[in-house]
Amino acid sequence: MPYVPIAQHFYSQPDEVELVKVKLFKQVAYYCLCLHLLFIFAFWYSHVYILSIANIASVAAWATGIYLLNRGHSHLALRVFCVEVTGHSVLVCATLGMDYGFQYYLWTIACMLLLDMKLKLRLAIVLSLSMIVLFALLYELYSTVNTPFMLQEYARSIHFINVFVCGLPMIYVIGHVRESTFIQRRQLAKLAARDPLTNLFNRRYAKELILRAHSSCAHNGQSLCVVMADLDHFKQINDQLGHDMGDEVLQTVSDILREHVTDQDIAVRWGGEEFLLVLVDCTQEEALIRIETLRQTLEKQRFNGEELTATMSFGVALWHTALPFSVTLQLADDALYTSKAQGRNRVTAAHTN
Ligand SMILES: Nc1nc2c(ncn2[C@@H]2O[C@H](COP(=O)(O)OP(=O)(O)OP(=O)(O)O)[C@@H](O)[C@H]2O)c(=O)[nH]1
Repeated sequence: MPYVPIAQHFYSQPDEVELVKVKLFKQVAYYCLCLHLLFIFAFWYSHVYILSIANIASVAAWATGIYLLNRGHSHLALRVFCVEVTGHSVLVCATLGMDYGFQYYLWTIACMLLLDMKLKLRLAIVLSLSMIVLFALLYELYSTVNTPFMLQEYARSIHFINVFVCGLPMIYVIGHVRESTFIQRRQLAKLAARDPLTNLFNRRYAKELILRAHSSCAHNGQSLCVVMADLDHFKQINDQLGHDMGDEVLQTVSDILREHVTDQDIAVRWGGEEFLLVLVDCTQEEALIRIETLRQTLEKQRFNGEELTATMSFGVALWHTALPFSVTLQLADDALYTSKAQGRNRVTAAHTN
C-alpha cells in the first residue's frame, strides 16, 4: 500500500518522519553535490574528460533534486537522484572498470528507494532489487575493463574511500529515520493513552488498564478500590471566569490527583470534570483516608491569584473481585451522588455488602 499521511487536511503539515526524511535527503543531496564537484576537478586533472563532463551533469542533477526537495516534491527528487546515481555508476564502471568501487553507489540508492513512500512497497522492492542486480551485472560486463588512468596506482585507496562514502549516507539516513519513527511511535502511544488537557489516562485506554489491574489483584489476593470524583459547581467557574480558567483548574486538579496516587494506581479523566481513580492493593478504609487527604489538599489550593477555590465530591467503592467493573463503578457513582446531595466537598463510602 502506498504511504498515506495521517494528517489529511489541505493545511496539514507532513508528518514528523516525512519532515525528517526530507531534511536528511537535503543533507545527503548537498553532500553528493559537493562530492561531484570534487570529481569534476579530479577527473579533469586525471584527463578523463568524459567523466569530468558527466560530473557536471551530476551536479546539475543533484541541484535539481535539492530544488525539488525545497518545493516539497521529495519523491520526484529521489527519482532524479536514482537516475543520476545509476547512470553515473554505469558510466564510471564502463570507463574505468570495477577496481575503484563506484558501483557501490547502487547499494546506497537501493536503500534510499525504499524510503520513497509514494511508491508501492512491491514496486520499491523491485526497483531496489534491480539496482542490486545491476550491481552484479556490472561485474560481469566491466571486470575486464582496465583503462590506463593517472590515479590508477591509488585504485585501492579510491575503492576504500568510495565504499566509505557510499556507506555513510546509508547509515546516516536509515539511523535517523529509525530514530524519528521511534519518537513518533512514542508520541502516538501517548496520544492514544492520555487526555491532552490533563495528561491523565483517557477513558478508552484506562478500561484496558483497569481490567488488567483487576485480574492481577484477583490473582494476588489484593483488594482494589474504585473512586469517582467530580468537581463541585464547575459550571460556575467556567461561566464566571471563562473556559481558560476552567481548563487551568482541571489541570491543577489533575496534578493533585497524580500526586496522591501510586505508580500502580490508575488515574483517569473519565469525563469533562469527572475523574476516576483505581487504587490498587488498597482496602476501603485505606482508600477513605487517602481520598480524605486528597480532598483537603484540593480544598486548600488557590486559583486565579488567591481568589478562587475549587472542591470535589468523591464516592469510594471496594471492588469485590467477583463483581464486574460496571457494578463497582455504579456503586462508586451512587456514593458520589450521595456526596453531592449532602452538600458536596465530601467523601462517601459505597455500601458494597
Ligand atoms: N473549561 C472546561 N470546562 C469543561 C470541560 N469539560 C466539561 N466542562 C464543563 O464542565 C461543566 C460541568 O457542569 P455540570 O455538569 O453542570 O456540573 P457542575 O457545575 O460541576 O455541578 P455539580 O457537578 O452538580 O457540582 C460544564 O459547564 C462543561 O462545559 C473542559 O475540558 N474544560
